[in-house]
Amino acid sequence: MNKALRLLSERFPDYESASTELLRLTSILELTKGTEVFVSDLHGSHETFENLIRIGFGTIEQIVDSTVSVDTSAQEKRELLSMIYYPQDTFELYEHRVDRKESLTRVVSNMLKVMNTLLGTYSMGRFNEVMTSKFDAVIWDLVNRNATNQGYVLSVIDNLFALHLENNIISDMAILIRKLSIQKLHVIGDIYDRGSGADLIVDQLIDHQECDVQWGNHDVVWMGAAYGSEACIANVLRVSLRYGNIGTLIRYGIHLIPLATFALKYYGDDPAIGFEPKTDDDEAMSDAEKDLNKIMHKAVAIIQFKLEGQLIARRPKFNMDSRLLLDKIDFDQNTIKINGEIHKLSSSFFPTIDPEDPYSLTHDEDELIFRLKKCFLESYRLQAHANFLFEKGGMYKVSNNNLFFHGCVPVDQDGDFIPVDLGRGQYQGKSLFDFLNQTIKNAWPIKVGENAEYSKDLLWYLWTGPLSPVFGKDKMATFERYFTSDQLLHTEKKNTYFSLRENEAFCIKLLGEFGLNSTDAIIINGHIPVSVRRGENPKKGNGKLMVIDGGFSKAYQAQTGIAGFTLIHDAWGRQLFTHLSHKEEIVAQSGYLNKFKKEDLSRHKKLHKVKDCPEGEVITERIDDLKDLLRSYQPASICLTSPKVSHIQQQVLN
Ligand SMILES: O=P(O)(O)OC[C@H]1O[C@](O)(COP(=O)(O)O)[C@@H](O)[C@@H]1O
Ligand SMILES: [Mn+2]
Repeated sequence: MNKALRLLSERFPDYESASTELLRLTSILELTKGTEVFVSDLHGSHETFENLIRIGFGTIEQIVDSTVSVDTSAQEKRELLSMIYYPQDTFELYEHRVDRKESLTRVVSNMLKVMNTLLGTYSMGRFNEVMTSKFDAVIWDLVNRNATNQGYVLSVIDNLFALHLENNIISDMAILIRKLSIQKLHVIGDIYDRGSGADLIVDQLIDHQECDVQWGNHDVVWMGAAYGSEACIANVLRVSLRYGNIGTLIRYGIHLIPLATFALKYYGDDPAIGFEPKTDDDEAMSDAEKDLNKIMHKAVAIIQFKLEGQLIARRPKFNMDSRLLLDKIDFDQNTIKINGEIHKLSSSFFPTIDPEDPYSLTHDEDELIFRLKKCFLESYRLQAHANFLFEKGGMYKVSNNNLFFHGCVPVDQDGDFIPVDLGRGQYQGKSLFDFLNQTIKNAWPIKVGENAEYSKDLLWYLWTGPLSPVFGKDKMATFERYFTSDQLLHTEKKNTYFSLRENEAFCIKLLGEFGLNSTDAIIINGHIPVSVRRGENPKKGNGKLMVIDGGFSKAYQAQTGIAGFTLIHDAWGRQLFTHLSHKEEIVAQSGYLNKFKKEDLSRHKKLHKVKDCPEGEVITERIDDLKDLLRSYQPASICLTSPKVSHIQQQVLN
């Protein structure tokens, strides 16, 4: 018995357990391919996200269309969709109808049909994981008997009405349909920052039965903060204050009074021009609150530049000396020298910077950051969310011929992979992703020692380093944007990857690097908003690469002109959904309104089963291994079985 087989035999030590597993896997191959949903750049827009989860990212409408009978009117279909998406709001539509009972019975019956269609993509084991209602047994019974025994189903529904449980069961069925509609949810980074509800989104992701997150730069910086990186902590505080959004910090229990007290003490008289919160809701803060927000924002920005300076000095291999700017300030002239040129600074008020030692924290700054760090490390909720991101997250993933990662693969002008040495060996292309992935994942749960310190700094590098695949720009011009007015200094130059990906041959080369050679394979990225308004296309490299950052973040919707993209990969192929609206427009008095556009990216001639997909190939390999194992068990079991059974065994094993 070879090593692989021996390992398998530890999990399946006898003929019975191995053959049960073989049967389970064989039946999965016959299932319809489940729906995979790809989203990116959610940026704290939890209301938009909640809405998209409720509408199954647009897929539930498709299933309803293909499932309910042709004589269902458009109005009835809209009401059914409303009921699945927002049952509590939709019950009101039925409250005073004379035919309430008949209408709701039809709703239940249609929901059962929808569930039945969705079940075609689930094994029993997976289906059980999704079920969480106290009505599970009733729902399961109804789904199974709906096609064959209508009399039975109607009598159960009748009883539910008699017990006044119809609304409860409908809501639970709606939840189940919503869950079943998205078999795998892939988030391609940037859950955090800009909007105020990132933590609420993570709650939803944790709740989903199969969700993975490919880290974005705005996620790694929060992971770094949760890990206790002071530079990351300063960054997440600064960005939260920049957007006047402290909801996530508050729900994480990050205590901001020490920062407010510090800011009042040192910056109380500073107009802090340039530190106004970028909020789209003028009512959200009073003028006094905005003033306080401004000085807290500036105070933490200065602390950030100091901590980053210290980090850059202790990690020479990060090669970021060009970001050391505080020591280039002439405090007498109020200027800064960048790339040999002198620029005027917009503020001359730096009460905590010692010109002789600009990167050292003052005693009060040191104490402040110590207290803040304690909050980040002791926040149970933040740590639980970080745990999810470290465990379910990664630098990239391959699933059914989709290769997805947030930003870029760093390349030079010719499209060759740049060798990157961050102090732990040189890596490029896929090996760079694997190195980063392993180093970050191995660091969790929080450890002490040099490896942990390195990982902490690496998380910060990933947020802002020029060769970070999740950032991919030559610099983050934060200091320049706050303190200088020269637009040229504000420019962040993107890695060549972002222009080369327009080229099909380049995309094919990348896919090959990650082991994807099928003509069906594509890359999916987020990170750079696609401005549909300006005529930009999310499709790059002749369809070999899709960029799905469409502006879930309200802050970016004016730029993109839409409310986000989702890419759906189901049994029929891939589709791009362009979302145009939010909840208010969806639940109107008349029920559901269609507010997204769909575009086929690829369409199979026939419905794909699991066995037709790459995931099926993996399962088939596992089945072959199990067959080998069963052969090794066979002699003992044959003498225990009748000739008839061993004949069946022989068929399965062939
Ligand atoms: O104006 P803001 O929101 O501070 O964001 C600007 C910063 O965000 C970044 O664009 C990074 O965020 P994204 O990953 O969302 O692009 C930086 O390159 C830039 O300095
Ligand atoms: Mn990003």
